[in-house]
Amino acid sequence: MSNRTDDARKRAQTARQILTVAQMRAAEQGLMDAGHDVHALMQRAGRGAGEWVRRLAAGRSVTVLCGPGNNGGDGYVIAQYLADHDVPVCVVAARPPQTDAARRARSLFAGEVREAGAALSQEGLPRGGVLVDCLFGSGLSRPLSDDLAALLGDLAAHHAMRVAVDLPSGVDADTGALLNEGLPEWTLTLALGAWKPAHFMMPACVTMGAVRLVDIGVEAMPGAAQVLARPVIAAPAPDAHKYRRGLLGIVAGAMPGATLLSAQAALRGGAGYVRLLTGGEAPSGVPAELVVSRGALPDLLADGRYGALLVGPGLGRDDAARAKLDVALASGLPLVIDADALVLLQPGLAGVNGLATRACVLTPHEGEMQVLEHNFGLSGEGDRPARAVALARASGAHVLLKGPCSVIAAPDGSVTMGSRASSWLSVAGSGDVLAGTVASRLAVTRDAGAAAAQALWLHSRAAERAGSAFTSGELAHAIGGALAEVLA
Ligand SMILES: NC(=O)C1=CN([C@@H]2O[C@H](COP(=O)(O)OP(=O)(O)OC[C@H]3O[C@@H](n4cnc5c(N)ncnc54)[C@H](OP(=O)(O)O)[C@@H]3O)[C@@H](O)[C@H]2O)[C@H](O)CC1
Ligand SMILES: [K+]
Repeated sequence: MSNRTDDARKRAQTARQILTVAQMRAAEQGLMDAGHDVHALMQRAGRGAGEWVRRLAAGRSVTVLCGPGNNGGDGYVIAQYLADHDVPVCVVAARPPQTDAARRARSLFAGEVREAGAALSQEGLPRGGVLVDCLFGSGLSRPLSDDLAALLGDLAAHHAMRVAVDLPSGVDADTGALLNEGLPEWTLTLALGAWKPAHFMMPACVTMGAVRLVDIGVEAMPGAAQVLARPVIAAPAPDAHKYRRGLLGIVAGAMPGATLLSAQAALRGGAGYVRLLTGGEAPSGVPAELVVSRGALPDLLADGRYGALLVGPGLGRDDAARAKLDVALASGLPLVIDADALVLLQPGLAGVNGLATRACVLTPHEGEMQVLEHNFGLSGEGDRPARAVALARASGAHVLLKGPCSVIAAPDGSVTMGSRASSWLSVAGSGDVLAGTVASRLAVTRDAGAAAAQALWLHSRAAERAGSAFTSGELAHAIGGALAEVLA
């Protein structure tokens, strides 16, 4: 029983790993060393993908476009699987197979193959229900030539649904770059064996439609990035009280709107008690549930019961803001640093060296990220996961790099990638809601990695629950419902 549970946990973990082309090759080698051969892996991958296509086709005809490599080989296996299940299928061979495994897969396909090229007229190109793209996968090394791009575009335009196998042809697996202009949009993309970075990176990920993983038994690779998991959040303990549940302090600044928005989210993110820490008058519009503590920040923080602090939303960038950031850094408390505070953060500030010894999350968007990279003397080179890792290593904090595909990097170099989030999140105040949610989870968990991951998921789910054209206030209100979905 426990072995079975262990196995299930292991498979769930490997189902979340994201492998670069080099890591995928190493994983494939691992399977070879364990006695599998490419033919067997291709059969497994092709049949798994074929089952998805069979269901999607629901009796309609299928065209499989096959390229020269093993992605093309998968295509012949898919075609044979469909034929075996009485689905009308035709293969278009864009190039003859070039690998042993692909040649063997083709030889085992008993159905019709039309060779692309001058002899195949426009009229000879099949039209039908579902196009399956097995032109290129992770082995794509350059843009598609004009003839291949035209063939792919023509077939895509003449099929109602389009399935990309492993990756859409024309997509760079490691970076998510589109190597050609005008590439088709896909209904479904089936990742084979493991996710690739492109499945979670712009601009490729928005062309892929729904994405699903086909398991072929790839083992866990050390150091692999992980897909953001749906969290499991425990309800408060039976004997919990507001302080034990988590007291969060939110440092108020010059612009109360952003601070209050982050507080609205924090109140719904699980913390037992949220206090607005202000040196002056309470801003207008403070909800009754938000306790306002007035006084000098060092005095207010002398209360030893804080679980976490949030500094940044609405803070401003003047000397008063700088002084508050200094106090927050000096407090040694678990910390979320967002917005203006990110721009003020400098490696030379007292307390910055201590970020590695406490739970701390930085939540920059792209513009703030560039300022941080400049301030921390980082090159800013590489893709977003690599840049987030560089900042996490340099600062000692977890970095939640926001965007359509957000990335979380830990100071130890580990990376978690979020799935594409609702484009309605591009609304003013959305970042304040995220920061408040991270801070709330940090006050509860005191764990920067867990808080960032839970909050990113909750924020994305809250957007789905809020629907379309929501305000950031409505988004903050939806955090509670998202949390209720993932209670243990
Ligand atoms: N990794 C696994 O465990 C499994 C992977 N499977 C599938 O295999 C592909 C990767 O297969 P691979 O053969 O490495 O790559 P591709 O099929 O994508 O194609 C590579 C060949 O295409 C040539 N190439 C690359 N770019 C172009 C281009 N723009 N135009 C023309 N030709 C191109 C390349 O030649 P080079 O000139 O670059 O040397 C190769 O000949 C993976 O995506 C999965 O679908 C298995 O089936 C299961 C196990
Ligand atoms: K493909």
